Amino acid sequence: MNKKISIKNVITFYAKEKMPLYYLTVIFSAIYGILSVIPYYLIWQIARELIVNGTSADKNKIVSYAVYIFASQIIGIIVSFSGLMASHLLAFRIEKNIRHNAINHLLSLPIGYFENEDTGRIRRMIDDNASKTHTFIAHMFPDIASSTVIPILFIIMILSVDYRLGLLCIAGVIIGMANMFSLMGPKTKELMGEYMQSSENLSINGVEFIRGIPVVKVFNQSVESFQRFYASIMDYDEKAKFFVNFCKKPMIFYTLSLFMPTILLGPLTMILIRHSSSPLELLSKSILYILMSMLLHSVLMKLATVSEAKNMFFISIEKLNDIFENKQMPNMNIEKTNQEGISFENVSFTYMGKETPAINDISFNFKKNKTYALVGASGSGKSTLLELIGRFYDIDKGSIKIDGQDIRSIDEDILLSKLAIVFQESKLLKRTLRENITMGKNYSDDEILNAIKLSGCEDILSNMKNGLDTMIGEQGTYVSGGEAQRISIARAFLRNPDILLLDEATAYADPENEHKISESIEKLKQGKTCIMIAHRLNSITNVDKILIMQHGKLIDSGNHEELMQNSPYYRQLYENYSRSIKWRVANA
Ligand SMILES: Nc1ncnc2c1ncn2[C@@H]1O[C@H](COP(=O)(O)OP(=O)(O)OP(=O)(O)O)[C@@H](O)[C@H]1O
Repeated sequence: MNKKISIKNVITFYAKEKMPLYYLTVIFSAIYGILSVIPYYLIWQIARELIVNGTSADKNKIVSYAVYIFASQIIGIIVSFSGLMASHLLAFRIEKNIRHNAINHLLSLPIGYFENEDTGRIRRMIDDNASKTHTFIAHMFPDIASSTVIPILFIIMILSVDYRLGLLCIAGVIIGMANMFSLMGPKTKELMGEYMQSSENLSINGVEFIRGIPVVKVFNQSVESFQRFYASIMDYDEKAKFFVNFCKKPMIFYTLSLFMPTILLGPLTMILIRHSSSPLELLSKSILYILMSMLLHSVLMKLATVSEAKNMFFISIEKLNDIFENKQMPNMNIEKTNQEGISFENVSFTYMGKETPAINDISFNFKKNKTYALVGASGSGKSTLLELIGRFYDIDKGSIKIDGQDIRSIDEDILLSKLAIVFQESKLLKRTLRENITMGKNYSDDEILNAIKLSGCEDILSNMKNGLDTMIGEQGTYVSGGEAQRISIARAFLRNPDILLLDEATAYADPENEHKISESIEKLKQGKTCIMIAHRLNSITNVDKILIMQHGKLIDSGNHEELMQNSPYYRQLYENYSRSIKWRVANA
């Protein structure tokens, strides 16, 4: 949504098909506004009849006024209900579409976006702002129309009945409105934005703190030790106080100016009665003005609340717009070449906000159905290289091709179906074992059980109370890091892709799991192009080629024997690794 934010633009963007509900809400609310002024006029007419004519007052007239009052109230209730019904239907559709559009947009973003973003924050941002938008459209938006109509009618009425009493009431309105406008400026919006942000931070850091309570307890620390949470409490305290102080004076003057006409109407009537030719008529008018100024007071108070809610609504929409500003990666039309395997041609990539490239001018051809190992110090770019093959990020220079086709010209679903990635930390969903293996795709039980067998997950399955349909993470169904990795290997067996990307596949595994993982990976690799990151150098001595990375560059490649002979860096790495193994065995 790149147009200026207004209620109408928001509705056009999120629920264009429900635009008639927007107009219905405005019409019903405006009619309700008119209907809510009518009884005051009729009460004045009754009071006038009684005060001016005393005992000879026309009883029929009074009864018919009372009937009109009753009728206007009943119609008012029906109209108000209809307006609220329209606004609620509109609000529900907008809320649904906000969530729907946001999720669809998130799904179209590069995977790398989720590595750099706090997913809890994104979820909260969508949830909070969608429900704030709902609350505003459903409950506050109808009040805007009604509380705009009432002051207009009121001004017309007070100036036409008695301009002297009318001017006093208008003076109160003008002073009140001037104070309210001072609260509607950009400064208020800025402060409210800061206040809302600090409230959001407090909530996010609160969740983080609760998650970290075991650590806080184990180390016998206080809330203050959780610096971020503590800082966010203090920041919230400061922002809330500042915002309240900023609004304090205008709000006090606003409230006083609204009460002022009601208080001063009595004395002014007394003064005017002395010089009036029809004092009883003036007295009845004074009653009308007292009633009207009380009504206006509540309407203007509502308008102040609505304008604050409108500011919050605009801030919520701006925050939602931030999500939509993250661009999906374009699909390019790049011609295919006659190449096989995965080829890197002068590939460079720098993470956003970083100065040094994570991948620096790498050219290499990973041949089809061969196994490669990436070796290098921490931070040398191994994981990034794997992620670039899955197009988690778009490269800055060069090209990456799979079987001659640039990955930027391959549809995302097709690209991901060619790959299986086993991450360092294999994340499982709080779903059944079956869903964690199939990941929403349709496979028969036989196919799933075969994948479980090939990945050595039979023991995991046999420990599950409800077999494949056991919920992971519930009722004591705990899955260890190594088991989670084995389940993610079962996923890979089931999908049987052409390319296997393994990132530290055994990093979290105990010796038993490690053995099982190594065995199943050996099977899984067959007939696939496999690129793996391994710190355990003894497990890669038989791979087809080892690539040595340093500071994002590919500095050497060859098989184990070649590198032992020709690469002092690799020889050193290998010797250090062998020594560390011996040291570990000796100390075991
Ligand atoms: N999401 C990210 N945002 C910004 N910089 C990143 C991100 N991921 C990695 N980097 C940086 O890119 C460089 C390469 O990191 P990468 O994780 O690819 O190295 P690695 O060789 O896989 O390291 P390790 O063996 O520790 O996993 C490092 O300087 C790292 O700080």
